[in-house]
This record gives sequence, structure tokens and C-alpha cells, in this order.
Amino acid sequence: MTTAAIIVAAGRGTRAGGEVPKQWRQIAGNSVAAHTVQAFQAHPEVSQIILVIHPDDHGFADPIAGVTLVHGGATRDASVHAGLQALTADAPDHVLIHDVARPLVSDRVIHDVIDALQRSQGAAPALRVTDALWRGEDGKVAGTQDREGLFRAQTPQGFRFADILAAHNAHPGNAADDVEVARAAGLNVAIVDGDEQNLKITTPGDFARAERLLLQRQHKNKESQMDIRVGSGYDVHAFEDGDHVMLCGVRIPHDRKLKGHSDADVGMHALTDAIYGALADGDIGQHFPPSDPQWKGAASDIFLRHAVKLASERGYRISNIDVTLICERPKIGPHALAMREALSDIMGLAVDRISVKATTSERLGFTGRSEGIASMATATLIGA
Ligand SMILES: Nc1ccn([C@@H]2O[C@H](COP(=O)(O)OP(=O)(O)OP(=O)(O)O)[C@@H](O)[C@H]2O)c(=O)n1
Ligand SMILES: C[C@](O)(CO)[C@H](O)COP(=O)(O)O
Repeated sequence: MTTAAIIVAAGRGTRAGGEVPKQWRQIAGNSVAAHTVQAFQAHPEVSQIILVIHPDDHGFADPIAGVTLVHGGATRDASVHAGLQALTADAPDHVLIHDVARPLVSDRVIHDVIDALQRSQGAAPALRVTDALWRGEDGKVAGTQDREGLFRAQTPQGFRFADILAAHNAHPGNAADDVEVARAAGLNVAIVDGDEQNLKITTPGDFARAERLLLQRQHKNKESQMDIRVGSGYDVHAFEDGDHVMLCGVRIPHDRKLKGHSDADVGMHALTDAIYGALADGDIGQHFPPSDPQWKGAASDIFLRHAVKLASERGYRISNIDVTLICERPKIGPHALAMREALSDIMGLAVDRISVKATTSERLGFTGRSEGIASMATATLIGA
């Protein structure tokens, strides 16, 4: 089954005012018409788009790619008719007819209309009227209207192509919408759930609301495409005779030192492994094998700089890191800020995105017996 969309955009938008017809006004980074066209171009079930325009509007419409431009008429239904005639040479099975002034039409609404056409000659989205309805005269309420069974009509309105073309050919004109044309020809039209956000920009106040909703949607899409990765690292080094330890790039005088092939900076090693972990790229031992003599006694910032560079080359920025050192002694608190600053220099990351904290293990286990120091770290990476 093939489905084409006709987007009617030949109106003058008199109620919306402004210097150019409403469909060519810029909102959320694009013209209203371009947003509407994109909604249909992004829909996998729509294979062809006709954009019906006023002959004076080529300057606005010509830059919109991937659509066939057709000149509309003096009324909405004349414009729809022109769009339908343009499709006859390569007729689709189904056609969706949509107001250009509804740029917030969702994938869900488009799909539901197409889906309903498998069971019905026509289908259109609508919302039940939920407010009380009044008749008014001279600024006063003159009566009430039962809202039972009343709906607010939206677009796209979908039909089998041959049916709606015949219905328009037979219609005298001045229909409110294509459902009216279809019903005049005896076609059944199913109601599918409309969408409050599928508003029609009609008056000046509608632009701000439509723009806010479009920006929210763009933000959500961006967030859902955002690649956020978390990695964790863990390392342990045993004590041996010595007079200082290196922890997170800071030399701390101590009555023991940590044993290792490099400078045994256990905090920096756990952190480096957290970044490799987020990148799913092995661990520090794979990048810098302990069997390789060139890393003997090496300062561990070499490893951390390598992991940070790798993240950047793969298109990630590091959002924050959190390092925990586990030992009875030395006391970490007095050095924590210096450690955060040292890591900040090495990583090019703001200090307030770097956490270094410590805990004892209540004299339990190897850290509790002061046989060594353990460290855990996490790193969050965000795809650019
Ligand atoms: N001769 C016309 C008149 C209307 N339309 C389209 O039909 C839809 C109807 O929406 P509406 O808000 O009535 O648009 P306008 O006619 O442009 O607005 P106004 O009545 O305020 O001038 C719009 O997409 C409009 O561009 C059209 O293609 N051709
Ligand atoms: C087709 C329509 O969008 C249904 O709500 C609407 O009837 C067209 O706009 P108008 O303001 O009634 O011209």
C-alpha cells in the first residue's frame, strides 16, 4: 500500500497577521511549513509529498527539498483538489490531507490514520469536546449546547485516493474540510485519537505555544539520541617499605609506599580503568602491559592522559568522575582538594566535576590490616 501526503499551504493566514503568511514564519529554527513537511518526511509509511502553495510563495517554498510543489486555489478545498489532481499520474493507494499550519503533527497520529484506512474508507484525528459549550449573543450567554458526541476535528485526514478524488470532483465547494467532502459522497470516516499538541496555528498567540512545543520536542529528541556511558574501575596495590605514596597525582608522605610496576597510584589507575570501561576498550594492563619495561616507575598521569585522549578521539566528553580511596592511613581528607586539582589539570576537567573521597574498611580485610590501599572509580562520558 502506498501513501502520499498533500500539505495544503496556499492560504494567506489573515487571522495570524504578520508580514508574511503564517506558514513561512520562522519558529524553532525553521519555517512552519518546513517543520510540517519534516514530520511527514520522517514518517516511514509516507512515500510522496505534495506541497500546495500560492503562486506568489515560490521564494519561500522552493528551498524545501523532497516535495512536489503545486499551485493551489482560492479556497482550501480548491487547493486540496489541485493537490489530488497532481497525484493522478502516479496515483497512491491512500492519501493524507494535512494543514500546513499544524507543524506538531506526531508520528503516532499519522500512523493511526494510515492504520485505520485498512478498515475504513476514511479516517481523521479528533478530540472530544470537554468544555461546556455556550451560544453567545451581544457578549452574553444566550444558551447552552449539549457537548455529547461533539469532536474538535484535526488533520491529517486520510482516504483511499480514488474515493476522495471522486468526492472532490463531485463536490460543489466551500467544505470546512475533507471529511465533509468525503461524507457528502457517502464515504464512512473513522475517528482516531487526536492530539492536543496537534494545534493549528491560527491567531498570533498560537506561534509562541507552537514554538515552545517544537523546542521541547527537539530537546527530547536530542536527549534520546544522546549517548551517555558510565564506566567503573577498581584497583589494589600492596604496601612495601618506603616513605611516601602517590594518590591521584599527589605525593603524600607516609611510613610505607605502594608497590607496583609504575608509581602505583592506585586512585589514578582505578579512574583510568573507569574511562576505558566506559569506552568498552579493555583496561590499563592491555594498553600499558606490566611486562613492558618502558612503564617501570612511570608516572600514572601518562595512563590517565591516554584514556582521556581516547575518549575525546571517539567523540566523548567526560562529564564527571568519582574516585573512592579505601585505606586506614594515610588520612585522605587533608589532601582531597589537592588531588581534585591535580586530576583537573591532567584531564582538563573542572574541579567541580571531580570527586575524590575516602573510607576506611573498619579495620576489616587487607585494607583494614593496612596491607595495601584499594580504590574504586566511576566516570560518565557523553557522546558529542
Ligand atoms: N486557498 C487556500 C486556503 C487555505 N489553505 C490551507 O488550508 C489550511 C487551512 O487553515 P487556515 O488556518 O484556515 O489557513 P488560512 O486560510 O491561511 O488562514 P486564514 O483563514 O486566517 O487566512 C491552511 O494550511 C492553509 O494554508 C490553502 O491551501 N488554500
Ligand atoms: C481542516 C481543519 O484543520 C479541521 O480542523 C480546519 O477546518 C481548517 O481550518 P479553518 O480554520 O477551519 O479554515
